[in-house]
Amino acid sequence: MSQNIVEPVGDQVPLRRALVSVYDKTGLTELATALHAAGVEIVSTGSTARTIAEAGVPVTPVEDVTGFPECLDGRVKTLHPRVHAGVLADRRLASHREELTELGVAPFDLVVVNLYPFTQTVASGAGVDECVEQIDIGGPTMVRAAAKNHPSVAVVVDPSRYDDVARAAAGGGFTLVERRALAAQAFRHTATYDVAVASWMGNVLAPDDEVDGTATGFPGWVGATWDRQAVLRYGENPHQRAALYTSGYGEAGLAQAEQLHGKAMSYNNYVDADAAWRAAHDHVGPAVAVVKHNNPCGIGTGEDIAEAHRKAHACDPVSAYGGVVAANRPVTAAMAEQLAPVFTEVVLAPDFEAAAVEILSRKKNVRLLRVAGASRGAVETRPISGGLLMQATDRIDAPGDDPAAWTLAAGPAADEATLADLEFAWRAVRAVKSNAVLLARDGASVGVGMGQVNRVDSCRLAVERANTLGTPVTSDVDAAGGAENVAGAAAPERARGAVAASDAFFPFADGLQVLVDAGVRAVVQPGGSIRDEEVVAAAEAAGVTMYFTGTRHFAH
Ligand SMILES: NC(=O)c1ncn([C@@H]2O[C@H](COP(=O)(O)O)[C@@H](O)[C@H]2O)c1NC=O
Repeated sequence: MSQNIVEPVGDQVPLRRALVSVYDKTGLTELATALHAAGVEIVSTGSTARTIAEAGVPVTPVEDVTGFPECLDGRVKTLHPRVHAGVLADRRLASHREELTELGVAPFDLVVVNLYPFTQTVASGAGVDECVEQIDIGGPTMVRAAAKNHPSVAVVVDPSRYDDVARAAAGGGFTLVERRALAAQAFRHTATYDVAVASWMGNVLAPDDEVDGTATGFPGWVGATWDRQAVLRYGENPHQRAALYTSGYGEAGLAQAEQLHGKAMSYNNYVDADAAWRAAHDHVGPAVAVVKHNNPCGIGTGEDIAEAHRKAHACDPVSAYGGVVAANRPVTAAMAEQLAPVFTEVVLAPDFEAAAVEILSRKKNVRLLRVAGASRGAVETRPISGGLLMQATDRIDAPGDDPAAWTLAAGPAADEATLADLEFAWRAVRAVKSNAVLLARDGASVGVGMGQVNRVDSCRLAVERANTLGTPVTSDVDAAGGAENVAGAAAPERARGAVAASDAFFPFADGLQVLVDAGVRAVVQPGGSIRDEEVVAAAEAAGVTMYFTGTRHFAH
């Protein structure tokens, strides 16, 4: 820009003329009344003008400005140079001011617009034509024009800002700083709107996910917008800054949790809480998962949530110290009594009995979260250097997740109770970072071998932890001053007689042999190794039952 621009910072632009065009009429009459009282002339479209007039406030129909009727069922109302010259003239420039005078166009100081409800129309299941009709054209055009021209114009897209408008109208106008903030908000608004339209077009109207003639479910373009919910104290480590964002789409989940008690959530709290939440919801009946460092140190199911917690905690009370505990049922007073003595970072559940909140709140730091939903969306993403990986969300609903579809590969068929334990182990092992091996009995994990770079080490770890870590659930770990105080106490040989699940096939018989030697009596695994025969032979030789699921649940 070559011409001289005088832009005093903090400069207010008095509000003399406003362009108001809103689909959502919330607060409109109050706004119009306040603008009129402050001496602001109001120009308005169709039903916005009618609403204002019905409230007894003077309003100029936009047709009187354009000299052109609204037409094509409202597709053209404000798309006119007499409107847009008035919005876009940079009044810091003498040339623009002179041009407006020559053209006989009066400038606007304020633009108040909200857009057709495109997203809501799509969500209502409306047909294509109705959705297309709800793509606002004139609104975003005004919003973008006014936002671009924020040195001269204030733009408001959210009825919650009308009180600010009323104050500004009566007080000499918005400052430059305020107009900049309003402009940023306005561009966010239209960007979010356009992402919704573009996503719908690419997914529904003109799907472009085909590769070599096959629909992939992955459109050629993916857009997302995120709103900051909270700035966190720090990230995974204290030298990393961190924040929580939400998208506004999809069902509410952990990110929208209601915190009932305790310190602010940290980055690692969120990571572990998310893992625990998913693990607890992989089971149909009452279930509890205790998570540390993104891995379960115990998962338990039971007749009620207190029993599920008791069993989850008993798997590895040492590691449960400082853990995150997720329950897939409301936390009862009984569960709270058990949990209260254990130093716990976060407890999350669909709800809490009032007595449970009272009991757990005696510790001032423990975070209690009421979480509304457990839906995870259709895809999972992971950033990599220079890009983003996207995959269909792993769910525990594949054909191979149903024991009725399993193949008996070795040993005698499992009785009902053993099969139930195998199903529990299979559902639980997918919460464990790969290579994952999980030992279980009576609907609870008793030994978890997580995150090893070969499967035989995961088997060794699962067995070793099963045979060394079990202690009574009511140990007052917190009061005892730390995990070390209970390590090694009362260690039953829990691998003997347990069942095992492996998240992926055994590439060799060695891992299975570790389990067999420890007394594991039944195993479930995907199968599919080129050495399945060797693995099956080892199970047969030991009289160990082995099922193949045909489905794998890696979690890297
Ligand atoms: N086409 C246009 O010129 C146009 N100008 C404004 N609108 C929208 O019309 C709505 C307001 O219309 P009404 O005042 O008739 O209720 C607003 O949501 C505004 O974004 C338009 N409609 C859609 O594109």
